[in-house]
Amino acid sequence: TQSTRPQRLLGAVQKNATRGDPRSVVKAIDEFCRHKEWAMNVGDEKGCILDSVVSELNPATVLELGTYCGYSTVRIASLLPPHAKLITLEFNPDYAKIACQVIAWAGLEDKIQLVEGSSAEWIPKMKEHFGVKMLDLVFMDHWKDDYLPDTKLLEDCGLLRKGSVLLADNVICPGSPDYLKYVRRSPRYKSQYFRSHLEYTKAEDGLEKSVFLG
Ligand SMILES: Nc1ncnc2c1ncn2[C@@H]1O[C@H](/C=C/CNC(=O)c2cc([N+](=O)[O-])cc(O)c2O)[C@@H](O)[C@H]1O
Ligand SMILES: [Mg+2]
Repeated sequence: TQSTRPQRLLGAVQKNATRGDPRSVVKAIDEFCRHKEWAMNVGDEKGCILDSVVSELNPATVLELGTYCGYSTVRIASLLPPHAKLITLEFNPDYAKIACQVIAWAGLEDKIQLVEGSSAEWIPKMKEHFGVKMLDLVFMDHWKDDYLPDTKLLEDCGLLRKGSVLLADNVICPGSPDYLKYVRRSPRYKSQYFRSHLEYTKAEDGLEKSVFLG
């Protein structure tokens, strides 16, 4: 039977990356996507912006929406301090299976909790089910139409505190215009655009960093 692109991406990790070395996993995926098959990972260029936001924030609790193959999951988790936790939500079981193996290859199982399910279902359960008090960082990279409703859900569930950071991928391409308008107009956020390019291409894209003001 035919393999899927995520399966071939995992194969490239297992062939070219060193077990237990997250940066080599990130590099292997970027090489695969740049030279073999494009895939919707945040990628190396936007990944550097992601790295700087994570390193500066030094978050204890991170939520990622949309794991896909686990590229940004591994990239973020490799920068977290010892007792920090990253919870990542993925509702496609095939992608979740691949991501689980990519995370294992990177040796980051202890820092990452991969949950198979939808953001709508699991954001309301964050506190009771995972003992999460507040989220320091939310990385949004799931369906672009879900960015705004999920942001409002995070607010309503009391998961954001003064200083919590929302970092959204693809605010230009494919784009999330309603989300962008909301965080840029709302007095409750201080928003900043980091211009970059769509992963592995020359098209414009960027990350929007929005600090919740409480
Ligand atoms: N509510 C939800 N809860 C849990 N998991 C969910 C979810 N909504 C979507 N997902 C998962 O998140 C990923 C979706 C990513 C959409 N990105 C994209 O569509 C995308 C497209 C391009 N592009 O077309 O160039 C470039 C990019 O960087 C992109 O992120 C998939 O793995 C999907 O299963
Ligand atoms: Mg993306």
